Amino acid sequence: MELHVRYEGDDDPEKCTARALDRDDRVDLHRRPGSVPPGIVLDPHAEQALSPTDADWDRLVALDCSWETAEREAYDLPGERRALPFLVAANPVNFGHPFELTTVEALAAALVILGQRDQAERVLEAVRWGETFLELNAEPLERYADCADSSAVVAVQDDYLVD
Ligand SMILES: C[S@@+](CC[C@H](N)C(=O)[O-])C[C@H]1O[C@@H](n2cnc3c(N)ncnc32)[C@H](O)[C@@H]1O
Repeated sequence: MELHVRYEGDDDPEKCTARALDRDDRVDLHRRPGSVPPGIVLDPHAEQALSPTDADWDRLVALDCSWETAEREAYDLPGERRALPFLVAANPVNFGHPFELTTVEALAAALVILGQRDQAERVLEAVRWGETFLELNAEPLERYADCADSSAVVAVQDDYLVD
């Protein structure tokens, strides 16, 4: 799977996981929106949840920006927008928080759901807490990767959401 990141450059460069991925040559980093090719755009505002049926695409796109600027319009990139279902962050800044993942966590989660577990593990090697992300989310990731479609992913997600 090709991995692309639209890089806004408005977040702390010391903690930026997209830069860590770029340093290790694990993604194509795009500093201009016009150069991002069409793919599955990982967008937390998207109506539809990512599911294994999206595996027809051969390209994933994340937007690396600060959460303060991660508004709906910022994800206006070519391709199909998909939200990731309930998963928790393992990065030291947001450890244990649901839904707001770093770029490396989001790409790795998407790869597992799309059946590309080996590539997910390689991507997570870019950060020292990468293995922890897969351990923390082992059960939901396995269940999402087994789903027939997006509605099934949302039904599984409901098991993890408490009122
Ligand atoms: C807002 S940026 C924050 C990046 C952070 N500065 C870093 O160093 O990784 C994280 C990106 O990962 C993807 N992402 C994170 N959580 C997501 C979710 N729940 N659904 C879809 N995409 C998500 C999106 O592309 C989002 O823009």
